[in-house]
Amino acid sequence: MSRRILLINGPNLNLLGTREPSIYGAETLEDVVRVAKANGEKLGVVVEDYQSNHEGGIVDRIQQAKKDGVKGVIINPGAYTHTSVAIRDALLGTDIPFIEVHVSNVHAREPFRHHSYFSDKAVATIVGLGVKGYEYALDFVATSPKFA
Ligand SMILES: O=C1C[C@@](O)(C(=O)O)C[C@@H](O)[C@@H]1O
Repeated sequence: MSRRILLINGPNLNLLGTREPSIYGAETLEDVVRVAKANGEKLGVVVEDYQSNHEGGIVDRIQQAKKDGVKGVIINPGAYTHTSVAIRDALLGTDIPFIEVHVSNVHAREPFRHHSYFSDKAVATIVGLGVKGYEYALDFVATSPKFA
């Protein structure tokens, strides 16, 4: 059976493409998801996607992923990166390994973006590579035994 992978994007990432393009680029979230699903097919995995502007929705979706047998999560928690114990606890509580992705280089930005509630528990973090970061993450999650 194909490995199931869940791509999660947090608040305001639905605005990719129009939101501060000098920081986040011109690609839309629809572009990101389309590429992820197409690459998933090539890699022989099933990519599911979820975007929400609501913390509880993301917690619920992670809990559902556990029930569904999802093997890995690629998550850009958006601003919840810097605030959310609840989403961190959902990932730890379900024990689904995950990669944290940020489109921008958060470490080169405001100090409040330097701390993440996820990085110390992530298998890896990818920052500052634009939306390509999602592709690199998928490539790894689809092929690494850490996510089998
Ligand atoms: O919403 C976002 C996007 C972001 O996660 C990124 O992808 O670079 C960085 C966060 O600090 C910010 O709140």
